[in-house]
Amino acid sequence: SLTLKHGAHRLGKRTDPMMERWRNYGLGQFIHWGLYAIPGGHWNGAYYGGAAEWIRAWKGMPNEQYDNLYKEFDPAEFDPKAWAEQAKDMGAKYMIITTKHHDGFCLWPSEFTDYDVTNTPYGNDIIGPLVEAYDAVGIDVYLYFSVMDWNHPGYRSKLETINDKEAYEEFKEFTRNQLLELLERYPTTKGLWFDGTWDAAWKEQADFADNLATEMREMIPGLIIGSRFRPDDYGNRHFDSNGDLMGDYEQGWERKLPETYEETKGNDWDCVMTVPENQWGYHSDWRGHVKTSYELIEMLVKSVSLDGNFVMNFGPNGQGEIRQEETQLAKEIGEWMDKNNEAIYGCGYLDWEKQDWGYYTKDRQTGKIYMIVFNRPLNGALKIKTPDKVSLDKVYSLKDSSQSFVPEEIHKNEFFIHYPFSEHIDSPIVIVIEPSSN
Ligand SMILES: C#C[C@@H]1N[C@@H](C)[C@@H](O)[C@H]1O
Repeated sequence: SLTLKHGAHRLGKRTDPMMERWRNYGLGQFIHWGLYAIPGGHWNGAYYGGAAEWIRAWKGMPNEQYDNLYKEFDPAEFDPKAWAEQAKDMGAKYMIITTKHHDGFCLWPSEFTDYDVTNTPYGNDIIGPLVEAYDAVGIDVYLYFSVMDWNHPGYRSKLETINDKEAYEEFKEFTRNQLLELLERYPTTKGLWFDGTWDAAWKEQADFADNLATEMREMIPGLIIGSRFRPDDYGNRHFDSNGDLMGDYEQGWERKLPETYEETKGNDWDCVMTVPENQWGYHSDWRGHVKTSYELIEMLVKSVSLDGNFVMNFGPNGQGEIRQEETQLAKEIGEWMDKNNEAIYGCGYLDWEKQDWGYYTKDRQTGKIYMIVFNRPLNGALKIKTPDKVSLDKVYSLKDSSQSFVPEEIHKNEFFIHYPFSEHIDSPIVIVIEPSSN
């Protein structure tokens, strides 16, 4: 393997308490909020179908008009406590908030730029009240930060001239200053979710990024940083040039999920997911398929079954309101989580053969196994294949532990659970297995 100065600094999973806590979250909430919520995918009467938070980049959207939107930012309905309550009721254990997206607008009062909330009609810090409100309900806060910054004069996508290099040095210092400022201002933050690190210029900054990561980890011991921050000596991100994960968990699953445990390479990972096909920031006119709570619950369960966390995105509007569709989804997901979160929190991958009816999760502490059933077989027989010498001692319904099942052994290590499905079941059911190895 290659000798790397700035490759992975640790092989395998982090085993400290902060990372254990992260690993056991199961469900998170992403919040994309910023100036892009004001146009909400439209400009001068024109509809823009691309991602709403990228509207500044779309053809026909004059940059200087976008860059003046800060003069209109005055979210009268912003209510961080209400957001936190809603997330709590949904069952989210952590929240990731966009402190600064690619447009460079800062939702906190930054000492290092005027392009921030203090210079808007609203005038106040957004991040601080959110951190406080979410901490108060016991939801951990993580800070999204885009390295790519379309507003900063020193930003470059690639370094070609001496001028580029000089300007980019200023940009690097600005980036470091802002990151240290965020950790200074919000010391209860548990980690950073980096984005906008794909440009060639940044891929040349292995040494700078490595040192900055070290500095941030010294500021907040146990800080959790994903794989999307650092490039290695050869400009590779997520996995270094030896194929080893850089950072504390893999951030490659954006709007997609792994199919198998092998695809996760045994790493920690998160899946961040939009409700429409591809809208993170607020778009007033969602078109195409909008995911149902059933679909989102299945993605959550699939993520946990493969040792990942599932982070559902919310895009509040320009007034600071959570839109009705997201409120309804949060309610429906919360109703399922209220009854079934035992199969999610603190659970992860079980190495039993996957079956068509759905997913297994396993509680990392108790060893209890959960069958989360999405596809009921017409004959009501749920197949289970166990490893050798594992028996199914106790099998019962999570919603009513007095409803127990006697597995029918159909082959060695192969069983049927005959479930009395009735026609009215419309949400995933959970069966608990307390195995014993004999
Ligand atoms: C592309 C891209 C960005 N990465 C997602 C997490 C959103 O922030 C989107 O704008």
